[in-house]
Amino acid sequence: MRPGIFLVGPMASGKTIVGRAVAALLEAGFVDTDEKVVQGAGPIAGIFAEQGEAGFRRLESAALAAAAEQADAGPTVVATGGGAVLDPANRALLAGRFTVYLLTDLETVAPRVRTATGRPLLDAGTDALQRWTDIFAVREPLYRDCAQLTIDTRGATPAELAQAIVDAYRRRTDAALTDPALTDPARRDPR
Ligand SMILES: Nc1ncnc2c1ncn2[C@@H]1O[C@H](COP(=O)(O)OP(=O)(O)OP(=O)(O)O)[C@@H](O)[C@H]1O
Ligand SMILES: O=C(O)C1=C[C@@H](O)[C@@H](O)[C@H](O)C1
Ligand SMILES: [Mg+2]
Repeated sequence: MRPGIFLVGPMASGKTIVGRAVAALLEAGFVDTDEKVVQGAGPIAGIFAEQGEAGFRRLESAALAAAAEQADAGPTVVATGGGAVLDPANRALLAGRFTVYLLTDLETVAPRVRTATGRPLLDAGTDALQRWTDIFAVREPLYRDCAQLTIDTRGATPAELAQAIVDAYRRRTDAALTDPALTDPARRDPR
């Protein structure tokens, strides 16, 4: 069985929109961990306000674990939240699966995050762009650490990115059929 596809990357890099497009191309299921958390516990801003970021992270980790179970059982594309990689257990889960890092930069995401977006880490205070930059600097190595593939999203449409991910995924899974060792995380592509 083909393994699931997991998308990681900073806020507004396109994990949700690209993930949906990948799932449509593959006719696979789609899970967005943020959406699952919201379904269970209400809007993210409210969770942060009532339970703090730590409370949100616990719910996010549970949603990711459930998504991984679903992905291990059948074709599934999983869009994570931008901070899912902060938890070492989440990183271990992702590193053992087909995880794609959606690389982007401030110039690309600025129009998407300049105004309030429902992301509490950006919406608090005035300078969302500076906060995005500071958070990205901390997390960038973590995204790289758990991804098997990095896709540069800059200047590409969600449809183009989805096709690139599907092409890479098919190459990887076809190769794994003849060399199962390729699915071993210890033999991931150098980045
Ligand atoms: N490649 C792209 N080209 C144009 N618009 C894009 C692209 N990727 C994302 N967007 C737009 O940017 C916004 C944020 O995208 P999206 O919600 O998919 O990001 P995300 O990575 O899931 O963010 P979060 O970490 O908050 O969940 C959406 O309005 C989306 O349509
Ligand atoms: O990058 C982050 O820490 C976050 C990103 C969003 O996807 C949500 O998970 C939430 O707003 C936190
Ligand atoms: Mg999202």
